[in-house]
This record gives sequence, C-alpha cells and structure tokens, in this order.
Amino acid sequence: MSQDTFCVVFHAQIPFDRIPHQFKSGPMFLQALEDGLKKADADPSVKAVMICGENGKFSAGADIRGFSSPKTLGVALGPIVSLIESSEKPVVAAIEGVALGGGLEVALGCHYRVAHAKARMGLPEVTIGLLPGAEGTQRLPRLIGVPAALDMITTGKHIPATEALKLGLVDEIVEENTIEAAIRLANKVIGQPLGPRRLSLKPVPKLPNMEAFLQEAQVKVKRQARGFLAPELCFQAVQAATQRPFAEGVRRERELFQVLLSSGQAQALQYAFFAERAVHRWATPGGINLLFIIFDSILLLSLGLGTMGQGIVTSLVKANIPVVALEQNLEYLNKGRKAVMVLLEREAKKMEGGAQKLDFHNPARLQFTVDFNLLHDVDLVIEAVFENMALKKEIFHKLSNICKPGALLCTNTSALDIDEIASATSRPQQVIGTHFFSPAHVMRLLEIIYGRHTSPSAIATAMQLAKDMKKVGVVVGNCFGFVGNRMMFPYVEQAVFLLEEGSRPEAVDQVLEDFGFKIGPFRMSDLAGLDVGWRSRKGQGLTGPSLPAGSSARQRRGQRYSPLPDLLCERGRFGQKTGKGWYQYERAGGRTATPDPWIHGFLSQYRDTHRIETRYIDQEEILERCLFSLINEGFAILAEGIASGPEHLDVIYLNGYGWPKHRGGPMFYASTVGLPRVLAKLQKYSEAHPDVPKLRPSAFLKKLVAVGNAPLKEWMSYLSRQSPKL
Ligand SMILES: CCCCCCCCCCCCC[C@H](O)CC(=O)SCCNC(=O)CCNC(=O)[C@H](O)C(C)(C)COP(=O)(O)OP(=O)(O)OC[C@H]1O[C@@H](n2cnc3c(N)ncnc32)[C@H](O)[C@@H]1OP(=O)(O)O
Repeated sequence: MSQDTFCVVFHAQIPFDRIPHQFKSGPMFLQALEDGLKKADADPSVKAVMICGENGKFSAGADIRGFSSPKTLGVALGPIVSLIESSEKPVVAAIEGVALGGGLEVALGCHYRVAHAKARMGLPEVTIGLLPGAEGTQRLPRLIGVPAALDMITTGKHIPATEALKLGLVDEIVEENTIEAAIRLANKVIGQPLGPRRLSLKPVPKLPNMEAFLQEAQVKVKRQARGFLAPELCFQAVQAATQRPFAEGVRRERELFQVLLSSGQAQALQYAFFAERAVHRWATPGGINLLFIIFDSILLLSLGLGTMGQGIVTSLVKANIPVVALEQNLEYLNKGRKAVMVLLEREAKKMEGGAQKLDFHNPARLQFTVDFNLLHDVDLVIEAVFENMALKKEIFHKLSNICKPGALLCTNTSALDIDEIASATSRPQQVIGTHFFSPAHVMRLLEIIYGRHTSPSAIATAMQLAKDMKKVGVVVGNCFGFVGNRMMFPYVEQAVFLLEEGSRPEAVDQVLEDFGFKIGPFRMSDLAGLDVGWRSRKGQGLTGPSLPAGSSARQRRGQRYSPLPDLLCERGRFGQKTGKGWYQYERAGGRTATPDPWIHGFLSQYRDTHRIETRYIDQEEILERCLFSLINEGFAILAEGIASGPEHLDVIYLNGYGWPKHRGGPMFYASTVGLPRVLAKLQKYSEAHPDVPKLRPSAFLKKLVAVGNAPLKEWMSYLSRQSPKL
C-alpha cells in the first residue's frame, strides 16, 4: 500500500505555546475534524486514517478559557470521538509531545495509538475542576482496567509513554519519527477486523473483588478531596462504566460534567491555572533589559546544610544544576551530606532512570565542602543559614568580598529585611531574597523578594532559577513576613484570640479543615514547632527578657496580644517534637494529634485569671475571623504595592500554605463571597474588638466596595500607586 492512500485528516495544534485563543476547540475546529473524517470515510482511495498534531505536539485538550463562556463545547467532542471509532477504516493516532484531556480522548477513539518515547499522556480535567467530558471516563477503563483508569482520572497525573505502553494505553512507542511509525502500523492493519479495536464495544475488565475495590477507592478519594468535588465525580463516572452499558455510561458522564461545570469549583481551579502562568509573565515587561542565566552551565553554591539547605540542594540536583554545598565545619557538613544523600536516594527511586539520571555521585554535579575559597567561582549563592540578622550580615559581607563580581547573592529568609542584609555588601543590586518553603525539595512555592536596590536582571535570574527548579516563583516586595507570612500572622492571631474567648484548638482546626485546609492552624503550629514563633517574638521584644517590666499581659504597644503561645513554650510544649503543644502526641516526635484535657483546663484557668467570660463561638465566626483578617491583610499588601496583583497572593497561598485549590486562593475566595460581605463582617468584628488593628478593614477593600464590588481582574486599576519595579 502506498502512502498516498492515506488521508491525514487532522493537523492541528491544540492550545499550546501561547496559541491565539480563537483556535481550536471552537466549533470551526471540531467541524474541520468531523469534515475530514467524513471525507476520508467517503473516499474509496483512502484505506486508513492517521491523526496527529502539529509541530510535534498532539493536543493539550480543550481550550480551558472556553469553559467560562456560556456556550461551552465541553461535550461536543464526544460524538466526534465516536465518529472516529466507528470509522470502517483503521484510524491510528500518532502521539507526540502531549496528549491531554480532550486530546487523549480523541486518541482513545482511534483504533491504534503510537506514541513517541518522550510523549506524555493524561486526563488532567480533575485538576481544573472537571472530568473527561468526551467519553474518556468510559473508554479508558475498558482499555487499561479500572484501577489504572481510576488512578489517572481522579489524580489527573501525566504519565510517560513508557508507562502508557506498560498499561496498554498505547500499542507502540518509537524513538524516531512517530508519524512514519503510525503510517507503517496503519499499513499493516488494513483489512484486519476493527471490532476488537473499538473500545466502546469492549467490556470493562473484571476484577475478582470489583465492589470491594470500588468501595475502598471511593473512601480514599473522598478522604483526600476534602470538599473538592471533581475527584468524587470522576470516581462516579468511572464507577458508571463498571455498572452500565457504554451509552448509558456516557450519559452519566455528561450529567456529572455539567454538575462540575456549574459548581463554581471549576472556575476557581481554572482561575488558579491561569494565575500561575500570569505570575510568571511579569518577567518580560516591555523595555526592561533582562539577563537570564542558563543554569545548566553555572555553578551554584548553597550555604548552610540545615533542613532548608538540605531541601534546597536536593532541588538543585534534581534540576540538574551543578552545586557546591558549603558548611562552616566538618561535623555539620557530614551530617548535612548524609541527610542530602538520603533525600536524593529517595527522589532517585521515584524517577525513571533513578540515581543515574540524577547523577549525584558525580563531584562535577554535587560536591560538599568547608572551603570558602570555592566561593570565587560560583555564579549564584543561596545562603540558608540560621534566621539571624547579625549572622546573615556577617556572611553577606564575606560573600561580597570573595564572590566574583557578577555573582548573584540570594538569602533564604522567611521574614528578614532584604535591604538590611544587602547593606552589608558592596553590591546591593545583586542581593535578593529567595524564601523557600519546607520541605524545600517538595514545596512548589518560591517567594522572590526584591530589595530597594535589587536589579531587574537579578529578579529575572531568580525567576529563571525557580522555573528550572520546577517551582512557582512569585516576585514580591520587601516587608516583614513578605506576602505569605504577613497574611498568615493575622490568621494565626485570630485563631489564638478565639481560644482566649472560649474556643478550643480542635474546634478551630476542624472548621478550617472542613473549609479545605489540610491542617488547621494549631495542628500546623505543632508541626512547625511553637519555639520558632517564640524565638521571633523574643527577637521583636514582644516576650522574654527584653519585654519592658510592667508590661500588660495581654497588650503590646497599645494592641491586643495573646501570651498563650509563649506560656505553652515556657512549659516546654513546643508541639510534635516534644510530644505536647496545642495537642498531645503519642510520644516526642509523634504525629497523631489528640485533644489534650490539660490544654482545656489550662485555657479555662487562663480565662479565669484574666477575667475573660467564656462564650460559645460558632463555626461561622471562627471561619470569618480567621479568613477575613488574612484577606484584609492581602488588600493592604496590594495597596502598598508589595505584590502586583491578587493572582500573586493566590498563587502564594495555593502553593505554599495549603489553601484549598478548589477555592481558588484567598483573594479569589473573597471575590466569590462578595467584597461587601467581607467588608461588613470585618467592620462588625472590628467594632467588637477595637484593639485588634488587623480586623480594621483596609482602605483599599473599602474603595473596591465603594466603586461597586469591582471584579477581581479590575482591582488593580483602582490603585494609583503601583510598585515601580513590577
Ligand atoms: C487531537 C485533537 C484533540 C481535540 C480536542 C479539542 C477539542 C475540545 C472539545 C471539548 C472537549 C471537552 C472534554 C475534555 O475532556 C476537556 C478538556 O480537554 S479540559 C483541558 C485538559 N487539558 C489540560 O488541562 C492541559 C492544561 N495544560 C497543561 O497542563 C500545560 O499547559 C501543558 C500542556 C502541559 C504545557 O505546559 P508548559 O509547556 O509548561 O506550558 P504552559 O503551561 O506555560 O502553557 C503554555 C501556554 O498555553 C496555555 N495553555 C496550555 N494548555 C491550555 C489549555 N488546555 N487551554 C488554554 N490554554 C492553554 C497556557 O495558559 C500558556 O499560555 P499563557 O497563559 O502563558 O498565555
């Protein structure tokens, strides 16, 4: 059979690489696909069909922006997939790049699938609050079985071609030309019966214990979802495949798709998808000449091998960036090296190619040293020593003297003043804050803090570093706590005030966990260690020996203050590490939090001592005081120009603070609650607690309400003052 007997129906690139949005999942595109298929079917000279994408990419699925328009095409692809499947001529998909969402559903309609070895496949709809809406939930279990299909559909994970081959999702993988291989396969199968290749006609493979398996899987999905609807509905759609004939399963899939589409959660997740990409775009503002360092050719030095340093080094090695890890003495170095090796071994096990791919035994990729002379050669330093200003300044002074002139000097800090650290150097334009989140090799967020003198190219370089480390870099201004922690302070403050007034740690945590946080503020505080905040408060003179004699127990600098966390620390209750904190644990280092009767007694005694009348506090008040005070701080941050938009705050909270994704981030959440309601509640709580400044509504929030509850994307246009750099 010669090649001209084939009709390549469809050359299209789906939304990818900043393609204009009028493309592709619109009616014209679907019509073209349908017309092409019909034409191929009707043409007797065509013996088989091959479907591929353009420019080495199969398809990233439907245009996500299309889902927010009322005329969504969510389910219009299904009939076309059926049309492909029912073709009397063999249809082969040639998968290069990615086949995601609607793209993979198209491939599932094909009779055969050939993939390039580097291709990735997945049904990531769940991550944008949806489910595969073009019959994917019915075809995939028929092809690869229920357990594997459930896993892919409820997590949305992308799988590499090698795994797809093992699962039977593709028929063949090739290293070279995928299209030629697909055509070769099509040639081979012409004339063979197509019935067995039509997935809609296949039964779902049976499991000996299908019912028990599904029950267990549902419990797991529910437990992990914490109020997020999509995984549960994805489960239900796959369950339908096991219980109903194909056509009925498809009907169920459509119903569930519509439920999700109108749930509000899908909008939140789709907002989050684009917000993450928007925060990255700041790096190319017109007119600024940016310098990007190509990281795979530079030497990077990580200074300090404590917990943060270990995670940072691990991330750098994973990103294939040559790194030198420096410690002040051999004892710390050896301890740090051991810990890093354990982390890297663990990471290597998770990767295809393992240790060989990570190459961390190669001294050209990773070396450990106590020799400060190595500082001469590095292009970028990440200092990750103890959070102490004097120590950091001493180190930056030294770095400034030793490092070569172009080297970028980053400090890993969660709150310290970048300008003060930079003042210890002769090159403040090259000093920048990089706030990693613990564990640094796992957490995606990197807050990038520019100081008064930080140059745009230093910011761009730090952004590029984040990208190379597969982290989400968010550029913010310099202030105490930057963005994330600054917004967290009022949230935690309210949680503790609620205990003073009558609540219990487990009640507050429960409300916030029901909202969707993985752990509430008290469980979180026990996990992080209460001593961390205690040290910081001592440093600020809020407690400890530097507190002026005669200070009121519950007032500092004219504002309400709760000494509760300090009192716990004075009793050695540091949280999980000591086996006691806001909860009790099975042992020091234990992880199972149990409500502690001692805490309950201690709180009532505390209220008696301070003559606080215990009152019942309902869930609404707990939620509103914690969340609205955090959001209020967000508005203050925007007004001060510390962040360049609400998306930045949301991306920080989604990636670094466990804010539930299906709620879109705190500022998006505020916009869904409605700013007038947020304002009214803050006013109410502020009147009840006039000595708590963080409950006083920010002027910017008031302004947005005054102009008529401006939509989130217009908020920044109501600010006259913008950050000069962002
Ligand atoms: C072969 C034919 C297939 C035909 C299918 C189309 C018909 C559609 C009909 C409706 C079907 C409905 C049913 C279906 O089940 C629903 C879906 O398909 S939902 C979509 C599912 N897909 C995804 O969720 C993929 C999302 N994208 C990604 O994961 C990543 O972008 C990527 C594809 C892995 C690429 O990652 P990167 O290389 O890092 O690049 P970026 O992420 O920065 O993206 C670059 C640029 O593209 C924009 N973009 C990417 N994907 C989409 C998308 N699906 N819709 C709209 N825009 C997308 C992204 O925003 C970036 O642009 P920027 O924001 O920077 O301007």
